[in-house]
Amino acid sequence: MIKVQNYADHAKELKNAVPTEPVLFLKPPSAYVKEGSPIVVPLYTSNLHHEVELGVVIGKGGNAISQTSAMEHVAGYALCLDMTARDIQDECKSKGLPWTLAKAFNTSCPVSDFIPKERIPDPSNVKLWLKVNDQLKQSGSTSQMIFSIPYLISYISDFITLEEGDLILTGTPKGVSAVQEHDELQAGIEDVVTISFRVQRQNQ
Ligand SMILES: O=C(O)/C=C/C(=O)CC(=O)C(=O)O
Ligand SMILES: [Mg+2]
Repeated sequence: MIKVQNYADHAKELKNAVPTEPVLFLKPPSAYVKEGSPIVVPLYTSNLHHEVELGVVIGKGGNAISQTSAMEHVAGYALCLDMTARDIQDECKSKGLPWTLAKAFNTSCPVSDFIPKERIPDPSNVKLWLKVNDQLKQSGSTSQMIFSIPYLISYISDFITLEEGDLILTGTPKGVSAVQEHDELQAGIEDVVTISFRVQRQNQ
């Protein structure tokens, strides 16, 4: 699973410069969690943030994929949460260390069921939202993305060979905030899918 930073309003709320190239990082398969299982907050963080994102599921692998052929490599989509231990990420950034513990821990990537490509005819213009305990926190559109989906697929495949089943999370709009134990997270792609997850603290 490959991740990028892709919305100027989110870069601004974290006081980061707007990226001129995608920032890439990885999550392992053990990061996935499906509805019915909780998001488990690692013991080492006290500032776990939600980030709602459109996920792109690769159907046909390849490397050095052109932007013009990129959408032929897409099988469909998923609604995803990029759970981020912001305190750990800030610490890693200040020390010049990778973001693995901030981004790639168990259950750091809640996902919806697979959404076939035909259900989202224009992925460059879909509305994403996220609520915590019924309070709206994030509301944005993929039309705000800095880098388009074809650009991301082409860019990533120049460095990392994409394989069938890979999931590319395409970045989050503004509104990220901390979650607490027992919170109920609900998120959606307008008119397509909703997901909900409960937050649980890791046992000592
Ligand atoms: O650079 C930072 O402080 C934070 C970057 C991110 O967490 C990137 C994302 O995951 C995103 O923009 O969705
Ligand atoms: Mg993210």
